[in-house]
Amino acid sequence: MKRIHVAVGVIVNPAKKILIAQRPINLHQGGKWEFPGGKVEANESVSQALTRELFEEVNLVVQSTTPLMNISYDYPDKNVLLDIHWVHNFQGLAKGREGQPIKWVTKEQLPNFDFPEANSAIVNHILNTTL
Ligand SMILES: Nc1nc2c([nH]c(=O)n2[C@H]2C[C@H](O)[C@@H](COP(=O)(O)OP(=O)(O)OP(=O)(O)O)O2)c(=O)[nH]1
Ligand SMILES: [Mg+2]
Repeated sequence: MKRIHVAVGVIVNPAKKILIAQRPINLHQGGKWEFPGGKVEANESVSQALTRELFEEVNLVVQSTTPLMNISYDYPDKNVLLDIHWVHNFQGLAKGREGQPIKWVTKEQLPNFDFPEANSAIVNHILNTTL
């Protein structure tokens, strides 16, 4: 199966809260919470994809990012490569531009949300990081 390359942002605000969004029910892994992001398109760098997706999905203008981790994960119906980056520097007010619910949560709250299986390693990494 083809592997989908996905740019993902763990967005941290000055209050050390992290932005999560709920995936629309009709999409792959629908209804689960996620870190905003989406597919890297042809002729686009990961950083360009991340900047584009975070504006399209949650209205934020990314100023800089740093790598967090990469996760290759095989779902029964889809293989993904998640290319995950910290986003501490951004402008704008977060809103779900595609009508999706969004929330700013503390890292300690993350385990209370239902994320896709591939996200366990990301959540563990965040829990072990001083924000
Ligand atoms: N954005 C995001 N995607 C994730 C996470 N965890 C995880 O397994 N995924 C998977 C779900 C999807 O199969 C894939 C992301 O693709 P997507 O459907 O959001 O892509 P996209 O935003 O470009 O959407 P579209 O153009 O297809 O509508 O990665 C996560 O934390 N954030
Ligand atoms: Mg997306």
